[in-house]
Amino acid sequence: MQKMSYFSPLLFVCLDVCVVHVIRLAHISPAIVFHPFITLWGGGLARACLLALFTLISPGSLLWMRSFEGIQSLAVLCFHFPVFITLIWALDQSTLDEVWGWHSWERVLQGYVVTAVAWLYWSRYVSSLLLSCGQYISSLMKKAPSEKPKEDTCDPLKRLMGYMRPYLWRFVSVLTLVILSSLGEMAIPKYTGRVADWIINEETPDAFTEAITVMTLMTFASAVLEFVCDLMYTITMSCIHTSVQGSVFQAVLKQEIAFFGATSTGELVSRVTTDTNDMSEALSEKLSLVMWYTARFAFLMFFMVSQSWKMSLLTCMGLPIIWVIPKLTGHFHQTIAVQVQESLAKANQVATETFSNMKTVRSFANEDGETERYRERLEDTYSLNKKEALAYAASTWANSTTTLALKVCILYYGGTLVTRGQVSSGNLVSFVLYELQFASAVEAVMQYYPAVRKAIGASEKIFEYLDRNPQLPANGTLSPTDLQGHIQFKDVTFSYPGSPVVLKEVSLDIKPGQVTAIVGLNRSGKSTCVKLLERFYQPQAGEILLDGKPLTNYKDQFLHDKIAVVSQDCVLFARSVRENIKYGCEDASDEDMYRAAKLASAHDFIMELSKGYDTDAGEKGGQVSGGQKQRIAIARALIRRPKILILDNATSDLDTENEYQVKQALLNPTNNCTVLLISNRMSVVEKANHIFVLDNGTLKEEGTHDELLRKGGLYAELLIKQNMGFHRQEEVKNDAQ
Ligand SMILES: Nc1ncnc2c1ncn2[C@@H]1O[C@H](COP(=O)(O)OP(=O)(O)OP(=O)(O)O)[C@@H](O)[C@H]1O
Repeated sequence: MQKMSYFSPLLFVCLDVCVVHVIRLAHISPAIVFHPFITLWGGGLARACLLALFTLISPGSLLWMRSFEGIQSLAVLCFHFPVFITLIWALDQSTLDEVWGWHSWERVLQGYVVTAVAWLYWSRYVSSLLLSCGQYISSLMKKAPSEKPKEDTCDPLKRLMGYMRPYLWRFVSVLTLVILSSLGEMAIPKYTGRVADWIINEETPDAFTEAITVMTLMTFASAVLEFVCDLMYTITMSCIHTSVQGSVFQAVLKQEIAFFGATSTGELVSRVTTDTNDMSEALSEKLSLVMWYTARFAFLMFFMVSQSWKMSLLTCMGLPIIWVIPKLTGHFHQTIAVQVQESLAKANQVATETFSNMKTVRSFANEDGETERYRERLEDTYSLNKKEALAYAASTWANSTTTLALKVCILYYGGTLVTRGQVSSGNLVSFVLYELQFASAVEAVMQYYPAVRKAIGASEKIFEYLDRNPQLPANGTLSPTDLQGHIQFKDVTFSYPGSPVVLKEVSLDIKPGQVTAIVGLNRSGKSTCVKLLERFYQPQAGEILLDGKPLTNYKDQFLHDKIAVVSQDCVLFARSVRENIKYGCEDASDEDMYRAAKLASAHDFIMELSKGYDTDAGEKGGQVSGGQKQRIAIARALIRRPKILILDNATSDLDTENEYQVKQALLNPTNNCTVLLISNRMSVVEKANHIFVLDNGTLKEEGTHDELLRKGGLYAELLIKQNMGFHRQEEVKNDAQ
């Protein structure tokens, strides 16, 4: 089978020659008289079908021939003559020679050359232009029904277009302006040709004036249109950028808490800012250049063909050749440049090693030896430098020579056509001017188009977040007005993603309107209970009930309104104290704010700040002390009049006086609020109505302070340890005094 594949291209060519010969016989046969265009197109179609059939069913045909590129090349081979002849017919040129000669031996050979040149184009530009659609179609063709659908490569493009849709009319206007402005740019070559004709033929002076006037007006109009177009495009793209960036930010905020644990803040910020910026910059700049140069390319092509299709063909056939040669020499130059870098790095290594071990070098008196080693390395670099210089000169020379050679060929061929009277001198001048722009337009499109594709590809990363479904339970429906605040943990087992079990079948009954404390050694799982109550995570087993109903049945917003959590590592935003206290509760009145601040023992110190409640809390609350930050955070929790208040080590930064005041206010039974205290400080929890003691994720004991002390278990142990620690600290203090 493998061997067969080597013969397959040969068989393909043989079959093609036979098919073309049969078409030729049919064409010249007096028995079958068709219109030449029917033979042209019908023959092309029959040729394409037979060759495609052979390629697809022949077991030994090469993989490339069956690929999208292979099918494209086959289409070029079979249809370039019908398209080309129809085009020159549409341009009112004589088609007699072509219509009757396209199936001759020379033309068939020429067809293969054109296909090879076209393939060079495909592989550099057009294939990447159609890649998205091509891959989509070929994936559809290849895909077995049971296969998992592959990721749609057109998807980011479609998504981007979704964002562009609201600005559709602006894009239509931009495209129209691009087309009109590019058309205006064609004036200079066209009318320069006219002027040349006028000079040679010495026509009426009016023709000269007319040519100059039209050229000036069109060029000016083109410049104005370009200005308007650039302005409109850039503004539209920045609107789209803002909209995409806003959506990505919103999508990220909707993710579950575990997602933020698994993704670094740097990565998130980079997606929201850098990636979207890069994408929109590339799309604003590069896409606009691609549009401009594509429009120029199309007009230049049209005008070149209308001046002389033969010279246009020569240009198109020459361009890939002038790209391939500098690419090859450039590749050689690059390879040597890398070798030079490596050799320099080796020389540097010798220098670094010597300088950093100078004492050893000196003690062995090996300065000359090291100098010799360094020189040897530099010698290597020098000989590579010579090669690099040669490669660079060869690459530059090849570049300019091939470009020059193409121009000379065009001029020579154009001159021949002028002497034969097939092209006027003015047309030749125009053509040469068009050709100058054409090569750079094609080069620019090829250069910028991959950057646009890359930007579209990069947008996939951004859309990844937009498409990500947060791993959250569906939002519940309950939002009762008479919430009691009775919390029950029933055999709750939980582990963080990818971590060992943190809570093992924990059952807690937190009575409404009471103060309950959870204590335990560090890392025993206390804060995890709070995170589960906040629905940041879901337990793997067991359930959490609120007033007898599963926590998941409650509305998200309702829960976050009714359960307020103040933790030790509370964060203030770089906004005013007022905005921090009213955070998420912007409609609250100032009276509510003062009440909450007073309850949190924060009002007095806030009033003493330079601008009172309008003082900026600074980056992460950096303008206020740790204790003040905690009191503002407590006020922020109290402003929404929560039914359940959770203090997760929240008063640890307060001094004794403030802690006393805050506790008095928070633990006041008249608040009619369920209070859950998480703390390691026994002095804080001893007043609680009920205490749970956690040890390594399991509930060890529960009861009141006195009951637990009497029991003499872990709680009593913790209390003794803490008291001993306290006394030791006192002793150390006394000794120091
Ligand atoms: N986001 C997380 N991802 C993975 N593991 C975590 C996460 N948060 C906490 N843990 C782990 O869960 C265990 C219990 O932590 P938790 O914070 O609930 O204990 P704690 O009793 O509140 O401790 P402390 O008193 O020190 O705050 C610890 O081993 C901790 O490392």
